Amino acid sequence: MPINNQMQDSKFVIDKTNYGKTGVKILHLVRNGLVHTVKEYEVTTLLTLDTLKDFMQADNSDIIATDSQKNTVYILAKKYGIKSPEDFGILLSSHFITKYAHVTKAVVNIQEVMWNRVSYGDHANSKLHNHAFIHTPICTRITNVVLNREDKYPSISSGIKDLRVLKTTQSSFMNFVNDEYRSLPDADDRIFSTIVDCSWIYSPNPNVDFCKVFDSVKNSIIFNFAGDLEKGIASASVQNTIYITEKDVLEKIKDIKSIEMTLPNKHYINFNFAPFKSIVYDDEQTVFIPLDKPSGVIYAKLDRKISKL
Ligand SMILES: O=c1[nH]c(=O)c2[nH]c(=O)[nH]c2[nH]1
Repeated sequence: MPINNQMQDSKFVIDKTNYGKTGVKILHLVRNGLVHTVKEYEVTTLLTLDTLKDFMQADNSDIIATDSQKNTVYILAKKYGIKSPEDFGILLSSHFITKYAHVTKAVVNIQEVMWNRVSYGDHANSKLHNHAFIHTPICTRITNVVLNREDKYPSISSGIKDLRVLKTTQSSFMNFVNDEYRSLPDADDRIFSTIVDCSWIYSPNPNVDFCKVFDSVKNSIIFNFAGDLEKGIASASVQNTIYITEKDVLEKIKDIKSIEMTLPNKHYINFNFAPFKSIVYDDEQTVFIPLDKPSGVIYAKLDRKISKL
């Protein structure tokens, strides 16, 4: 809906506006005795105001400068600390709505820089470092918090991206359309590799443990891809793996109302040793060419059915 019609031009209509600061990088350190904890985020704040006088009449009197929005990120982190990207997004968006009566909408977008504690020793006996971290992220954590003035709760969506996985068996793709355009043979055992991009929308609930949900979704994605440590889990297609994963997440996590995933199918092509028969014996496929482009790309969004009762 266009905002504030009386101010609009007769020929054109401003449909939407927002403005803010992007790329606000912050590291927050908690010293709990000798054990330190860090949270590093890159934050974007975006505000929408109740008039268009800033855009249309060059009247800046209502503008909360993007520089002040940037300062707010640091000031609120200092005053209240940082628990999770979602909690910090809620804190910032409610601050903008409650402090400024003319802000109608506040959006906060956060991407986390994933620091892991340095550890020594083998897997079972590893010891965690008190204050040194290593940047070995397996994925990127993101969130988007939107608070409209008239809403009781913010709309929160969160996600995992850049989670790159590969398995060497327990993946097939068979019985697809067989016509004059097809050249791909049925594969009953292939390499499956993808870079998971997943996001989910929370049901309104002020008491969500966002870090627990994030870990749980991440584990579900990894388990439905990889399966049991020894036996694995069969994938009949990327499509089916997406559906099974999304269903598992909605079954396990009541606070999520819908989830979507985009999985590129990163192809690994068998190297053709046929021309080298005289020097290479190839009865088992062990050498592949990782294909950068093109890749398949498969998407599905799963919602809860709204009960009609
Ligand atoms: O899991 C798959 N789904 C497809 O739709 C598809 N298409 C293709 O060429 N390979 C695959 N694999």
